[in-house]
Amino acid sequence: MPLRVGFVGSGMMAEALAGGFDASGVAAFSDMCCVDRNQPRLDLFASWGVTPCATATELAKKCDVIFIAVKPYGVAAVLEEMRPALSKDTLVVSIAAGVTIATMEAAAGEGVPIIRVMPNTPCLVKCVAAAMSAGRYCDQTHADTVSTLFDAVGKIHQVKESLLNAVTGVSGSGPAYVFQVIEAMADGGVLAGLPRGVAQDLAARTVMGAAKMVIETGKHPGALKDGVTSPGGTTIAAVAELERCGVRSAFMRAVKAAADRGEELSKQ
Ligand SMILES: NC(=O)C1=CN([C@@H]2O[C@H](COP(=O)(O)OP(=O)(O)OC[C@H]3O[C@@H](n4cnc5c(N)ncnc54)[C@H](O)[C@@H]3O)[C@@H](O)[C@H]2O)C=CC1
Ligand SMILES: O=C(O)[C@@H]1CCC=N1
Repeated sequence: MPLRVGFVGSGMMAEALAGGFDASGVAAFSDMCCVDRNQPRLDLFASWGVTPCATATELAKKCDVIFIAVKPYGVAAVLEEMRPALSKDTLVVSIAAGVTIATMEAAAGEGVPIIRVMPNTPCLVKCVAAAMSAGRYCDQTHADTVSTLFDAVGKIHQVKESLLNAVTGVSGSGPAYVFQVIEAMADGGVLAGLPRGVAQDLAARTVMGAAKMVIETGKHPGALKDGVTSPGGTTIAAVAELERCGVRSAFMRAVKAAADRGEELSKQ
């Protein structure tokens, strides 16, 4: 029996999840349902073969796993609306930044298994970096279901719920920082005379290749950096400039700012 996956909220992150799951074969568009307030989003999902539902309650009745993919401030209201259709047999997976499992369990009702996941948009290209934490009504089967979905499109870590805002700071929001880096490196290439398309492709492939080296060699990023840095060469000239601009401090502060914002959302 194929896994029936539903999306309440069919925005950017739901698109990345649905697209990645279908491309990996772990769940097919034809076994997915979606709900959204915005008709063009439903039309887009329907064009891939995802079944649109009129209400979240209707979707809950049709699906084994229900992703809550609305903005954080809308999560509790959606769960309250769906409450009559939720039970111990409906696995709810929230991807909302900051919204605690306790808040969601209170809205969904007693006994409803809820898992909080922080994914990221590279799920679309089967390269997700995610983390999860399970609620009190979950058993190993629920955790395994979510792990199976996400490990098919990248990697999911299990963490304490209190660490999920830190995860948001590193990987949930992280693609935006890296897109900025790629854009800036491409701009630098254009400044040095390269055509835009060549500069952008080189920058993006450099980020991808460096990331693969960290993951596949298991070496410390500092050691890999040393391997590029010839004495008196070009790289150390660039690295010294990045240090002068405080690049490492800027990234650490950026990650902490996103994590702090997640904490603020948890208190709202
Ligand atoms: N965009 C990202 O990179 C990531 C987003 N998230 C989380 O995913 C969630 C969704 O974010 P995005 O996809 O970026 O937002 P989005 O704005 O693209 O999508 C949200 C969708 O929900 C719909 N919606 C709002 N209220 C609704 C309701 N009551 N019933 C049905 N549909 C409703 C909206 O029309 C919209 O299409 C957020 O909670 C965010 O924290 C988590 C990780 C990464
Ligand atoms: O910006 C946000 O709030 C969401 C959560 C992580 C990525 N995007």
